[in-house]
Amino acid sequence: MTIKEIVTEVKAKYPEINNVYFVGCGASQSDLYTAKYFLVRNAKRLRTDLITANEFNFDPPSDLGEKSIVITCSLGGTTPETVAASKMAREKGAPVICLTNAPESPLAQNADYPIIHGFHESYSAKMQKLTKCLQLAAEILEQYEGYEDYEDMMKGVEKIYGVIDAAIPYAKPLAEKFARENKDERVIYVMGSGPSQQVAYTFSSFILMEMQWVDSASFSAGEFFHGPFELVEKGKPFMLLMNDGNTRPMDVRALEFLNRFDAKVTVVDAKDYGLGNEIPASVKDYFNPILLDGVLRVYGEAIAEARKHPLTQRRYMWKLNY
Ligand SMILES: N[C@@H]1[C@@H](O)[C@H](O)[C@@H](COP(=O)(O)O)O[C@@H]1O
Repeated sequence: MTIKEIVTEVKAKYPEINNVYFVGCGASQSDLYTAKYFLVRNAKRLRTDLITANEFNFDPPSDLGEKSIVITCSLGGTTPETVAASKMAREKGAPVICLTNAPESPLAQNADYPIIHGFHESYSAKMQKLTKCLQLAAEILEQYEGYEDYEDMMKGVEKIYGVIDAAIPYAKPLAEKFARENKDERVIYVMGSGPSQQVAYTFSSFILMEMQWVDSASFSAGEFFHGPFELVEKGKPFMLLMNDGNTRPMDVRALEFLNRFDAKVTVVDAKDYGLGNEIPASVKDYFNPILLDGVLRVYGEAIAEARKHPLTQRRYMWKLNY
């Protein structure tokens, strides 16, 4: 079924939806943020939240039920917390739509409507998870409330994969420079704003901490000025994600401060990759995190190569019982 067909069927069966819950773990939780951000900014009536799966399981929202749509996400479709969340949501009567790369997985089997996304084929395929989730959120908004930029959003969904694939060759030398300059750093801070804030979290938590065992923290470029900026000093490594959209002034303010004290700054800027030339202005904001996350895959690969620490190396994850 297409995303449109799925939402049409959900609407026919559940005409009165009040809330949309996004649920996952790790990168698959983080990847849902763009869609949640979109709904918070655009929905007039639908309420929404993004919840890590076990928090959803142990402390579910009191209004979870037949008036909720639950969207779960797991790349491999086996993460036990996320599978349990899907089961619990269905037991409470909510329609469950899942996003996964694995059609036969326990997650797909425990959802009413599986949406299968690509991953391994290309850099842009890795961003199908985020993109399809954003498309799903826009479809839900359109069908339940009406969404005036719906056509623009669908154009953006069509165009974003080409923007990402075109960006990769330009990102490679910049990523190699970042890797050369940061391979021996013991800590790297990452920040972003607006819809891209969670991309900073993804790079910090999963690429640096999980896959490289490098100490890191991530924060919003707005919150930076309310605590973390006290750490800034000459040579301290920061990565700043810059949006081509509404919250860019927040990114510019952070950059000016970092430069004022000669921090070691790596900027990854959506404006460098021509987002605005391809994606309609009315929806461009929401495609920043998709582009930046795609480009940051190259940065992850480059630092792994420079540090001789493969992205697949783990000490505990999937090896121990925890
Ligand atoms: N680093 C991985 C993430 O990349 C992954 O997203 C998550 C859940 O895995 P899955 O997406 O298969 O549910 O596990 C870990 O946190």
